[in-house]
Amino acid sequence: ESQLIIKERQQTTFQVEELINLLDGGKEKTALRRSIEQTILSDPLMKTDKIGYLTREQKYVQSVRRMMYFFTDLAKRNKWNIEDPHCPEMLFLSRSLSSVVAFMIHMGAFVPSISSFGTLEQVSKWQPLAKECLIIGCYAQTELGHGTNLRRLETTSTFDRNTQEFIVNTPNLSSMKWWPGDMGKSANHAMVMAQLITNGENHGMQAFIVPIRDMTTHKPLPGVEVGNIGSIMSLEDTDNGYLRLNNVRIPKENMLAKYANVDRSGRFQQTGNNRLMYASMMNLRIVLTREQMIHALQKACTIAARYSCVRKQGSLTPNGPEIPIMDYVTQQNKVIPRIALAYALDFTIMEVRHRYVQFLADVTRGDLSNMAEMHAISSGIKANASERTVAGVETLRRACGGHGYSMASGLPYLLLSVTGSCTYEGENTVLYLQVARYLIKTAANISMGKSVDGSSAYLAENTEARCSATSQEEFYDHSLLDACFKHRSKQLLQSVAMDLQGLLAEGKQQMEAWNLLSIQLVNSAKAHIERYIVATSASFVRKLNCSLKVKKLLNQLCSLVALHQITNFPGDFLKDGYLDSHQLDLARKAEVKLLQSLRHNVVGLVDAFDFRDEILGSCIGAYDGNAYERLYDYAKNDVMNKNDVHEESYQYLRPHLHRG
Ligand SMILES: CC(C)(COP(=O)(O)OP(=O)(O)OC[C@H]1O[C@@H](n2cnc3c(N)ncnc32)[C@H](O)[C@@H]1OP(=O)(O)O)[C@@H](O)C(=O)NCCC(=O)NCCSC(=O)CCCC(=O)O
Ligand SMILES: Cc1cc2nc3c(=O)[nH]c(=O)nc-3n(C[C@H](O)[C@H](O)[C@H](O)COP(=O)(O)OP(=O)(O)OC[C@H]3O[C@@H](n4cnc5c(N)ncnc54)[C@H](O)[C@@H]3O)c2cc1C
Repeated sequence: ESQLIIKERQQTTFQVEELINLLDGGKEKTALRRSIEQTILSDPLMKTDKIGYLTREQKYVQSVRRMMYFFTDLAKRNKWNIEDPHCPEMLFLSRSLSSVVAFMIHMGAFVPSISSFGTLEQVSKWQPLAKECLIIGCYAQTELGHGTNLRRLETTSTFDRNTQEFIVNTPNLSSMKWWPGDMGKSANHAMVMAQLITNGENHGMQAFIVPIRDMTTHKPLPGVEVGNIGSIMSLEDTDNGYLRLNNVRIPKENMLAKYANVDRSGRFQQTGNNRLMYASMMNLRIVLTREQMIHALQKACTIAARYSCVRKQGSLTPNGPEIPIMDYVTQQNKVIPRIALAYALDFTIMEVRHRYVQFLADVTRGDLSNMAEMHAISSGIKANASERTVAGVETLRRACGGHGYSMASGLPYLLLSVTGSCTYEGENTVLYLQVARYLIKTAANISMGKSVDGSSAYLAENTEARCSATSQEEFYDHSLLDACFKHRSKQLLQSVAMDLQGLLAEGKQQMEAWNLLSIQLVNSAKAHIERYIVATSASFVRKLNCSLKVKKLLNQLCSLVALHQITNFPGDFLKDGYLDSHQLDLARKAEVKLLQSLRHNVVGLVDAFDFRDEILGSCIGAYDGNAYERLYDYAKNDVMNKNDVHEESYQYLRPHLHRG
């Protein structure tokens, strides 16, 4: 173990294990997680080859082999409850698997959407088959021509009264399903989202289970053309596919009919709120925020923080001893705010998940009153967490200098895989505009004197016109920081709501006016969600039952998240004079002081994320800090070095060389 990292750990002022337990949700949960990780990582059939050494095809094959074994054997033998996406086992699983893997869409989207859209009878028919992996499914919503605008999906499902079947068809090139994970080569069933047509009338998007491959030969069924879409930026463990359906007939029972059905005569009946067809996406947005975004940020923080403590370069005195790069304040400013953000997002998503589980219970009772707010929060958190994670991982990668550019650091892999999260499960701008839609409606309600509650209640509160801070210390106070974020959000919303009214009064159409103001609308949505993160993470910490030391530390992290945002994007806080330039200077000084006070706990804070070395997959971020030994080992084992003289040199170099 590197002496430098030992020294860092000696400086830690709190019990790392306490924080680990807190992040897992209790001591028993930590034990459960570690035992899952141990079982998975010690099983030879779950082993993966080193990232960077496999071809695209090898990655897919390895992933299918591992995950089929995992679902049909390992998880069962260990009696892990992997049925519910919010159960502890499922929450810990993605960490242990360490990359996005095959059958995540099968388990994470196909299986849950059966219960989201299916009647009890349909759920009892399809879910056991899918959970046991007796059938493999995908979630086929996006088409070549449309991903965002679901109203304009072109795949049709037309009811044939004579045969009591649906005819599912992708009538043209742009209607082909395009992108769904697990679809290209693995899935034998697809959850196809299509326009329902009965008796010549279009009733909008509904879900249909369409068998696409023969259950014995695995060959595409008649009328089905299916394949892989080709190389993508990363995430090559899965087979994102295309699917063309040429008037494929499926039984009437394959339309999932929880909220709408078609009777034998073809009469359409809506039995539930049609927004619920969209609502299933909330679940995946919340699950992915934690599993793909926050975990990626935590891993990148772990790598960059440990490496920054063992990498020495330069000195703070002329000819003095070299210092770890973590002692530079600019380095602290790259690493520590990202650690703080990783904590704040984790606390926030725990709260969001808790609210979502309550929301589901409400829905079961027929109460949809929280749907609009839940949709705004889940969309906004997904957009904000993915955007800040991608930016954060890239900052951390650059913070590791040259070695951050090597695949050996693990950082390029994290960056490439997480960048997709800004697009899938709802493109971020589009999601922010959904948040803005909710905010504009809220502003209208407030102006009509209606009461608003939940995450937007503050929009109806009176706030001070100016921030009261006169000292640096006040900028650590959560309620003062929250007031800054509330004010910014309120002010941005009021301003865009007024501009919208102005354009409408001038005679502009609603959609045109909306488009003209959409940059402001996105900014307003961001401000609302960033305030939600600042407020939710601070209140989460306030309620925690933990040691004073840990509470103090977490409070500091929450302050840092807010301060870093103010000092880096001060415009909207200064715009109407809420903060003045003197206060901004105080905030900047407060931030530097906070960075320095958190400096000696940096390694402790990332150790508390508790990622085992096998899961981190980084030569420079391993627990023992032996970065250079590992980098050398990585280079020695590179495939290009298997022979001292590369074959190509005989062919292309030697004929030209001067041979003395
Ligand atoms: C953008 C919209 C919302 C547009 O639809 P629209 O009907 O034109 O929109 P609108 O008129 O503005 O609003 C309609 C209304 O529907 C509501 N709504 C919209 N979405 C939801 C929701 N999720 N839950 C609950 N309610 C929702 C909105 O709030 C609107 O309500 P309102 O009219 O205001 O009362 C929607 O179609 C959409 O969500 N598009 C994004 C598509 C998407 O997320 N696809 C994901 C595919 S699966 C995937 O990517 C998996 C990857 C995973 C992996 O690889 O790991
Ligand atoms: C790795 C990966 C996995 C995926 N897995 C699946 C899957 O399993 N199943 C599935 O069905 N799909 C899947 N998708 C598809 C994904 O959900 C869509 O790509 C995503 O929803 C974005 O839609 P789009 O591609 O139509 O983007 P577009 O909507 O075409 O976005 C392009 C640009 O247009 C802008 N734009 C579009 N509409 C508006 C608007 N109304 N207002 C303002 N700007 C707008 C966007 O902001 C963006 O800048 C996956 C995609 C990826 C990358």
